[in-house]
Amino acid sequence: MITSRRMAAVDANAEALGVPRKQLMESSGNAIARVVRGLVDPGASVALVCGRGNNGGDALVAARFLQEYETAVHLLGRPETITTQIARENWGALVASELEAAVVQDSRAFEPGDPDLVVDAILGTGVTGALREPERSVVELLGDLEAPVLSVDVPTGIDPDTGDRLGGTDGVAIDADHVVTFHDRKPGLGSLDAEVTVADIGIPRAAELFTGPGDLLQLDRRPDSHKGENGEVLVVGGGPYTGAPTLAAAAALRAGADLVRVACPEVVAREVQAFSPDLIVRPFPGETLASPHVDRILELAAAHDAVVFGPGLGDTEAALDAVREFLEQFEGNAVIDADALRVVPAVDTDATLVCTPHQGELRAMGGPSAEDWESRADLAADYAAELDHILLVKGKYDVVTDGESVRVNRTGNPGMTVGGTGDVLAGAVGALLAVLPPFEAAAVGAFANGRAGDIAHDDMGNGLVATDLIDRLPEALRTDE
Ligand SMILES: NC(=O)C1=CN([C@@H]2O[C@H](COP(=O)(O)OP(=O)(O)OC[C@H]3O[C@@H](n4cnc5c(N)ncnc54)[C@H](O)[C@@H]3O)[C@@H](O)[C@H]2O)[C@H](O)CC1
Ligand SMILES: [K+]
Repeated sequence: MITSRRMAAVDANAEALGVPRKQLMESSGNAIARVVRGLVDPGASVALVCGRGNNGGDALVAARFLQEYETAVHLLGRPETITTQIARENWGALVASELEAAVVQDSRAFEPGDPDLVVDAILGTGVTGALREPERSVVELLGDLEAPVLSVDVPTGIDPDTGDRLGGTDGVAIDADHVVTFHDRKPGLGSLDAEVTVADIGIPRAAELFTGPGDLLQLDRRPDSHKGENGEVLVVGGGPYTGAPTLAAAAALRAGADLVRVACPEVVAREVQAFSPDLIVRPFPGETLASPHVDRILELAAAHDAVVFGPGLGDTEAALDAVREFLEQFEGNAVIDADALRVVPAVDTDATLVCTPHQGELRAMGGPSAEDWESRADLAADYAAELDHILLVKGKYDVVTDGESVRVNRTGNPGMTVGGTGDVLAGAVGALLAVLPPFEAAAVGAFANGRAGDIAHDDMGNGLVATDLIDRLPEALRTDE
């Protein structure tokens, strides 16, 4: 099962792997034609009703594969208003090939005749809200025809993710007899009374398994968002080390958080503040985190969208006891890194945790290890299920798993073995955890951190340092390439 949002991400990842969308559209069109051939015999009349997006584009391709039929393409709108380049090119190919194609600017001009089969390629996963005109009226007119309907990807008028009729009780939708859906079943198809064919369109498994630029698409911000809405992050750490919490906090800011506060011992707080005026410090007395501070930390944590717990905390008994007490009472979202990790397996918590161990830290938690990444991914998934938390196991191939799904990240390079890159990752994941579901936050964080490292490596080679990554996080997170 795949949501529209994830489908768009996988699509973009396939493109980045060298399988362009136009090629996928060709496969989609071919798949539609295959299903048509199973439904009606050559010579039958097939009305292909096409919207102006890629759903319509799929059927424009199908027309080329169905030349042994009496096809008639009906484009809903002027050709100049086709929304994508690839669909427009396929329209051009139809016209140049002199295949029958009509432009329907107004539903009154829609003359489907009496076809043996209707192909509904009006709207697919790109639909938003109730149907507008002329789509709405055309859908109503199609409801009056006798012919069976084959919907492309999803019946027009149905929410692909929920199966609900768009526009509520006033909404209109195609009552499909058959659906040919691409790559994987859409959740909204489950509740329909239609025969569903899932067509493989050649999207490599890697486009789904490996993180890619498509994973960043979910970060697109609402243009009207205001301060605080894009995440407030609390970093809890420091003690024996001051650099670690500073790096994590600075990374969280560069990964898009609106406000980042650092709760750390007083002595550390001065240095954190000296490093950057962008950071807000919330010092606690003493030289290390300890039980008496836990109430205050809980209170602070409750006022943030995500917490990054662990950078530079050290492994004193006092600090680890405090981590345990915090987790027993905390119910929010947290990234757990470094020494704090070892507390996780034995603690009973209602919090949602993203744990970011490298393989050594994973073993120290009592977790599994394996040589090759594929076995490591399987074992990590089992262990995440046992912990009931999300794991991001760092390595050449980072493994992200919530116990059920697995995503693997391949960005990054050997220059990143330098100290502090783990703190940058924890901070970046913290910022993303404030705005994304935890599994996605871990996957996107791993991708962006490695990509920032790759950009830094282009400039610095193996001389790159952790702060170089922080500077490059914004570029690594950009979607507008
Ligand atoms: N990887 C794949 O699965 C592939 C799928 N393909 C097909 O592409 C569509 C999705 O295409 P997209 O262009 O993103 O969107 P649509 O065609 O569904 O619609 C966009 C189009 O419709 C307009 N619009 C949106 N909402 C409404 C509305 N409520 N009323 C009227 N008009 C609306 C919008 O303005 C756009 O113009 C997917 O389903 C597959 O069929 C690709 O072929 C490649 C790979
Ligand atoms: K459709």
